[in-house]
Amino acid sequence: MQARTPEDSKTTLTDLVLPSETNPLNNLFGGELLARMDRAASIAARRHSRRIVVTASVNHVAFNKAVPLGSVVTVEAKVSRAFKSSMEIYMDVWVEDRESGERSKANEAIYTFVAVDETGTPVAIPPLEPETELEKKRYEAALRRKQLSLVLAGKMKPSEATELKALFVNS
Ligand SMILES: CC(=O)SCCNC(=O)CCNC(=O)[C@H](O)C(C)(C)COP(=O)(O)OP(=O)(O)OC[C@H]1O[C@@H](n2cnc3c(N)ncnc32)[C@H](O)[C@@H]1OP(=O)(O)O
Repeated sequence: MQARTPEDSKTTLTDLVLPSETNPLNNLFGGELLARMDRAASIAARRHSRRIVVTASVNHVAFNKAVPLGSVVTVEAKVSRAFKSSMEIYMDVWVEDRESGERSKANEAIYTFVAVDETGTPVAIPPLEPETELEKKRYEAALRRKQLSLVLAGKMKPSEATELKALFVNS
């Protein structure tokens, strides 16, 4: 299968924060942002694999900065590493200042998607070739994050998580 780059899967979703999507402090409701990120990640995973994709895991999300009502929010998603049937999707979330138009980073998130056939069985996907320094850094760390996710899900024994162990032994 021919390799694809993170840029091939790049997906950008820009939308407003409406009153129905806010919490009592008039900031974007966390679940709404999770849903927007799930949609962006799902499109990125589909662009990479060109298959049906399902969310397997939300690996990391941190709400570092509140996003006020009326903000313009952009979610940028790219596949950061492809394994056999699973893909890590790395997302950067930006908020645009109304007056200056400048974008500031509000959040980062990492989701795992799996490509499946019509019966829901995992299928092989093309490899990923990172190009930029940031893409290479995210690619390198993705195996460690996959192992952590599998250990937390009870799908891998900690003793088999070689990359995770190396992190502690070598630091
Ligand atoms: C409640 C909701 O709304 S869920 C949201 C929508 N998502 C869904 O409906 C998905 C439901 N889940 C599923 O269909 C299945 O669990 C699947 C397809 C995700 C995985 O199926 P499994 O039978 O576990 O398949 P299998 O063990 O072969 O794993 C497939 C791949 O997923 C990876 N994987 C499975 N679980 C995880 C996890 N928690 N974290 C990271 N990777 C995972 C495996 O490592 C494997 O990767 P690889 O092929 O690249 O090496």
